[in-house]
Parts: sequence; C-alpha cells; structure tokens
Amino acid sequence: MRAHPAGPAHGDLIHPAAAAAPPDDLSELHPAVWPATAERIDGVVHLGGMDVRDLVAEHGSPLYLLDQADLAARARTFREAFAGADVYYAGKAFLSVGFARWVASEGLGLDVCSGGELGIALRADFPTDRIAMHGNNKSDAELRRAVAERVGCVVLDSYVEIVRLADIAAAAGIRQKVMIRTTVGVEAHTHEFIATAHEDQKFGFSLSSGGAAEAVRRVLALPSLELVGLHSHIGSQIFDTAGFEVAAKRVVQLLADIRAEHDVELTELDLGGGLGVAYTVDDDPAQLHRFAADLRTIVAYECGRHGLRLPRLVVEPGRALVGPAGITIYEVGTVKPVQLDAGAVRHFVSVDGGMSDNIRTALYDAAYTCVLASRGSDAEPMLARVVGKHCESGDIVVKDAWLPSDLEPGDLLAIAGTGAYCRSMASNYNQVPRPPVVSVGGGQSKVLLRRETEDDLLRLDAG
Ligand SMILES: Cc1ncc(COP(=O)(O)O)c(C=O)c1O
Ligand SMILES: N[C@@H](CCCC[NH3+])C(=O)O
Repeated sequence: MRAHPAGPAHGDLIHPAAAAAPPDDLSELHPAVWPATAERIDGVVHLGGMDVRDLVAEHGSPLYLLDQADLAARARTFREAFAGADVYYAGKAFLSVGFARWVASEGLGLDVCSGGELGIALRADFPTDRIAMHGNNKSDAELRRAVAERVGCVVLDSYVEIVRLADIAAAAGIRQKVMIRTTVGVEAHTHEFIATAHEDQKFGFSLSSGGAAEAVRRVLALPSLELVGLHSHIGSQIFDTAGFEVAAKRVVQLLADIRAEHDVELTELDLGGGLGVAYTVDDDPAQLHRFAADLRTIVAYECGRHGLRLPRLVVEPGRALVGPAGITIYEVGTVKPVQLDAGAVRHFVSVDGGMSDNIRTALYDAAYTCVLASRGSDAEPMLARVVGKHCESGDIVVKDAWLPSDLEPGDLLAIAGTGAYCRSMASNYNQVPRPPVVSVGGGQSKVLLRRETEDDLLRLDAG
C-alpha cells in the first residue's frame, strides 16, 4: 500500500459521513450501477472493449462515454417490455444527430420539447410522424415548425396554446394530432424539482379542478385539432411505481368522462417517462418488465371497469434508456486534505470538469458512484469529496466517495450513470468547453459530439 501523497492517512479520518462503512472492494464495478461492458483488465477500467486511458489519450478529459451494447440492450428491453405500445425516447436526457439516428433505427419514437431538440431530430431525418412535441411554453415559431414538419403529435399544455396551435394548423391547412397533458395530482416520491404531477407546478391541466376536462371541450370544438389522447408525466427518477398506477387510474377515469360527455373514445394514453435508475448500489429501481406489466394490468383493469376500448399505451423514457449506459471520465488535478473543525479531515479531490458537465449534484443533491479507473490499487479507502474546477463551493461531482488513499494527480476517475441529463444540461460556466460524447463498442470509439474549443466559445462573441 502506498502512503497518501498529500496528507493524513486514512486512520486519521473521522468524518461525519464516515459512519457508513466503505465498500469491501473499492475497485468493484457493480453491474447494478455500471454499464454492461464495464470491466477491469489488469486493474484498468475498460468500456466497450476499450481501455479508458487510451480513450482519454485520443479524446481528452473530461470525457463522456456511452456503452453501445448497454444502450442496445436497454432499447431492446423497452421494446420487449412494452410490446404493442409505443416507446418514445425523451430527447432531453441526451440528444445528438447520431444518437437520434440510432433511436430511429431502434424503432423508437422521439419526444422533443424545444425547437432545438426538434431541429436535431430533423437533421437526423427522424421520421416526423414518430415525434411528439412537448413543452409548457412552445413559441409560435416552434409550433409552426412542428406543424409544417408534420410531427406526429403535439402535447398541449395551456389554454393559450390550444388557440395558438389551432390557428397555426388552420393557417397551414393541416389537422394536427394533439394530446392533452394532464396533472393527475400525484405526489411522486422524488426530488421536488423533478416532480411534475402535484397541483402546484407549471405543467399540464389539472384533473381535479376540471381544467383538463375544459381543455378537452375546447380542443374538440376546434376543427384544426384532432384529439388523439391524454398524457401524464408524474416526474423523474421515480422508484415507487405506485404513483404511475394512480396516474393511470385517474387518466382512464377522464377517458371515461370524455366518452360520457362527448361520446368520443380517445385512442392513446401516454403515461410519460420517469422511471428511476440506480446511481449507487443503495438505489433500488423498479424492474422494467415488471413495471410494464403492472402498468398494462392497471390500464386494462381500469378500462375494463369503464367498458372502454384499450387505448394504445405510450411511454417516454429518457433517463432509464440512456442514463446507466453513460459514464464520465475525469483526470484528478489535486488532492487536498482539509482539516475540519471537529478534527476530521475531508479529502477534496479536484477534477478537470465539474458542475458545467454535471449539474445534477448541485441541483438535486444527486448521489453518484465513483472509482479510480486508470489503475488498480490496494490502498486503504479514503472518504473523499470529488469536486470540479469551477468558482463555486457547491461545485461538487460526488459528495461522498470512497477512493483509494493513494490517489494522486494524473489518475483517472470514472463516474457511473452520467448518460442522462449531464451533457444535455451542461453549460460553459467559467468558459469551460463542454466535453465530447463518445460511444464505444467492440473495441472501437465513435465521436457523437466533439469537444468544444476556445474558438467555439468565442464564436458568438461580437468582439
Ligand atoms: C413529458 C416528459 N416526458 C418524459 C420525460 C423523461 O423523463 P425521464 O428521463 O425521467 O424518463 C420527461 C422528463 O421528466 C418529461 O417531462
Ligand atoms: N433533469 C432532471 C430530470 C428532469 C427531467 C425532465 N422533465 C434530472 O437530471 O434528473
């Protein structure tokens, strides 16, 4: 065992969070958290048959990697679990032209929620009839483009938008398929910033106050809109599937109410995304086949109860499709032991990225799993905080990580579960260029998004 290069040994560590015991094996790549092809060869992490040191030598650090085999397996599992239903990948989780092409080739649809996401889909020649357009404040221009490009469905989110879209569709001489986004009044058990079905938030039309029923009335009165179904999305990173079941029950009730009031049976029911994934071994997400079976059962039961024909089910996974397939590689720049008041020591491990490539820890207090990736080590565990290079003390990548105490500058770290909502929420804070996204498989790598350069940063600067 090597001594820690820069400070007290592990024995000196009395850290508040040290109450939790370190894992038995610091080098373990637990399959619940790491992508399918992640493995150690001679101590070094490999993904898609490639040594992470070689990948960094070629593409630089920090580096987002996507495991092609893991992604393909996830797409297959979704298709199988939801056979007979439509799976629309939520592009907000991660999107690039190449990725959109892959989504199309897997037979999935695409959920976009901005003109930018739609633009990427169009650049990828994504079949527009398999695109659903979301958003609580779509602009006229976004709606016009969606209609002109014949997107399969626009999900309506406000009374203002109903009129706006109806006018745009009428002017284009098109009858636009739409769904109505409902707010089902479920308290999804997730971080409050990513829960979307309680009453006091901005999305959708409330079921309980009659807002959704009124939206249905207004849409049905407009000949340029064709109401095909109802939509519900209760939130994101949800483990407890009971919320989805309550949501399904409540929207099916509205389907029944619509038939009673208008003699119309809507044919689609979109239950959104939101399925959680494991970021650490303590996370226990629902198993996909089980989740799908439960949803189908509840929808079938509720429709049966109301004597409704079974609507076509739609789901919109983002995180559960791409999140666990991605990892981020960082290079360690400094290791700084900081003496805390209580005589405890916290080891701040600074890496070459941070909140600009992963805002989730700062925004949601998200937990991540982190390992030393560029070599094996049998050094004692040290409780570390992996931090970025930004001018914010909240610039934390992993709040509490057990890492070998011989960690030193130049080592590479790998963070699991960064495929979703990391690159897509990345910023240029402190004028840090965003890292590339590289997909790996069969011993080969392919750049999906290249690294930004200083020229990219200056491109918009009017000087
Ligand atoms: C309408 C809608 N659909 C799908 C998703 C994807 O969610 P997730 O990535 O949690 O599956 C979101 C994001 O929460 C959303 O707002
Ligand atoms: N961006 C969030 C999820 C929000 C999903 C979009 N409605 C996350 O990283 O967890």
